[in-house]
Amino acid sequence: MPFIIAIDGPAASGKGTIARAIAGHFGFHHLDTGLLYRATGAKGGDPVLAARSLSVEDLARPDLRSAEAGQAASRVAAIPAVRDALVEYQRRFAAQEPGAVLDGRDIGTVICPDAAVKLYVTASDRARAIRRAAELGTDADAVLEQLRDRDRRDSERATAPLKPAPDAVLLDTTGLSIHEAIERAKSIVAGVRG
Ligand SMILES: Nc1ncnc2c1ncn2[C@@H]1O[C@H](COP(=O)(O)OP(=O)(O)OP(=O)(O)O)[C@@H](O)[C@H]1O
Ligand SMILES: Nc1ccn([C@@H]2O[C@H](COP(=O)(O)O)[C@@H](O)[C@H]2O)c(=O)n1
Repeated sequence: MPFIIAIDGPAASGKGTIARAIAGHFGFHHLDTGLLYRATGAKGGDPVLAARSLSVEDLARPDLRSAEAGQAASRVAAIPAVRDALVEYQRRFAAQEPGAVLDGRDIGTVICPDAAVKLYVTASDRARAIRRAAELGTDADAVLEQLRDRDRRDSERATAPLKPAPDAVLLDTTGLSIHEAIERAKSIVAGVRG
């Protein structure tokens, strides 16, 4: 049976960084599920048709990490039929041996509710804005508003809102370096996997 690790949390909390490192350390597959929503939003046209017809090229677009792509992603992510169109792909990905790490917003609550380990990664709004601004080469105050706007939309939508699964372990990375955050996550996983 594959060992599934679900990592959820708000934008720029560090979940993708942790997910990649954990997957590399344990030899698991990794899926950044946010990319599916970013590619759907960026594709344009009918978002449901876009989600149903995502291609490898759509997922490799160079503009998917932009702030605009993040905002567009969170708008299409609120449409239930878009989410439905992406469920099967994510579950099939998670079923790969020897295991998989998926990061997103609803992995522990909807996509993989039986995951062996669930992490909910957070950080203060300001810490997240500073990190994302450094990544994009922009101003932290402008990024802060965008992050809050996106988190609000993600948390308040009716379908699969951003929230910790009841059995998720909370990991606040505010005062942690990348290395420290990864080490904490590794030790949580190792505590379950042995
Ligand atoms: N503990 C940390 N300390 C400082 N910087 C960090 C930390 N964790 C991650 N970062 C940096 O913050 C930025 C956001 O991290 P990451 O992409 O992992 O977040 P995310 O939660 O996956 O974001 P998103 O949901 O928007 O994809 C990256 O530039 C990353 O290198
Ligand atoms: N499981 C998920 C993953 C992402 N989303 C939506 O996509 C937006 C972009 O995600 P990033 O992780 O790349 O920042 C995000 O704001 C969500 O609206 C989702 O709904 N479910």
